[in-house]
Amino acid sequence: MPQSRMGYAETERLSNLNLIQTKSASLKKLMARPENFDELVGQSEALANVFRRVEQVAPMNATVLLSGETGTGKGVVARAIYRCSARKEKPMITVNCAALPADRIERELFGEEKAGFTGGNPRQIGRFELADGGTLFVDEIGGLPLEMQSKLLRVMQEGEFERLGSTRTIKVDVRIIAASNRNLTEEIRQGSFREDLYYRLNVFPITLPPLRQRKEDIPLLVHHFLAKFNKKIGKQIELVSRATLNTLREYSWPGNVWELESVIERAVIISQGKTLQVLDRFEADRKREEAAEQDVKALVDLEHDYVLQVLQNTGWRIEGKTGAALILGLNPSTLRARMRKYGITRQ
Ligand SMILES: Nc1ncnc2c1ncn2[C@@H]1O[C@H](COP(=O)(O)OP(=O)(O)OP(=O)(O)O)[C@@H](O)[C@H]1O
Repeated sequence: MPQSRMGYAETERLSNLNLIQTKSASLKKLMARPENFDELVGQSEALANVFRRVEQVAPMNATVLLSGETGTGKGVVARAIYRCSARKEKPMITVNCAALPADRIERELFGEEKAGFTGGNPRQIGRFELADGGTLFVDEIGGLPLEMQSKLLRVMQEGEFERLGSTRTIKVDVRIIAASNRNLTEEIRQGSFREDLYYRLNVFPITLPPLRQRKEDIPLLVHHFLAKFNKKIGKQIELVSRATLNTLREYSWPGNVWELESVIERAVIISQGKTLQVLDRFEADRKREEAAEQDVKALVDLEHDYVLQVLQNTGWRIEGKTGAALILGLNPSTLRARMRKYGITRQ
């Protein structure tokens, strides 16, 4: 049996005991994986695919494009790729394009030389030079201004650039790992991302699945963060009730692993004794989500009733000037589709 399947069965068995023993040796064994993947916790098939992709590409010098919603682990995967690569003895330098103001990005990436500068250091070394021989992790690449995109494309194609304020060409050998939580193809359509750069970056894409699509990873992640925050905060919480686990599984985690991590951190802070207590704010978020689902349901019911009423008022006429479609502001074909969706048939 593959290890990932074995892992899932074991976690289920443990959770069936109602309480997860967070110090359980078997759980610890389940979390064992190649040393370089230490930071990446999970046993779902979706994550196993990510591990496979990482193992395939890491030893190559190929550019990697990581995509996925915020908090899905793009930074963690970038580090795993770096640690499994032939460049692991050289530095991995990170630049977050969304965190830097547009006018500073160029200086940060390519460095600067100030002509005639007298005080202080006239030269700033950019991150491309710092990463020479190693790896540059370009996070939130969608935030890179268009003119910087052209400059990045040139370094990727020719391995050269000039520092700001200088005409001297500098050659570098840098492996690029880029990440984006924006849909870059949509950005291309809107004219804010260069198509040629996208194709250069998209040599080996890896997509990180959102947590709501791999809820089977939640128990292991809870265990992982519990251990982390027990150590950090100096607590000894060892048990997670099945009810708490179910609560955590039911939520949709829009902030993905980031959000789970901070929920567990807050829970560790407030919990007394040995059992983890999930806190009020998380409950509030979850209840808001449930309420929103109910609102959507209520809206659907309202629309059903309204469509039915208009159809009855128009004597079930759909098309034409006195037809229901015109009154409802819909195309007749859309109205027919809605009727099918709501199961409305002529009475
Ligand atoms: N599979 C995982 N196992 C353990 N921890 C994880 C995993 N995925 C993410 N994390 C943790 O969740 C947090 C968010 O991860 P990370 O910063 O890599 O996400 P991201 O996709 O780069 O987010 P953003 O797009 O917001 O930068 C980090 O603290 C990271 O350690």
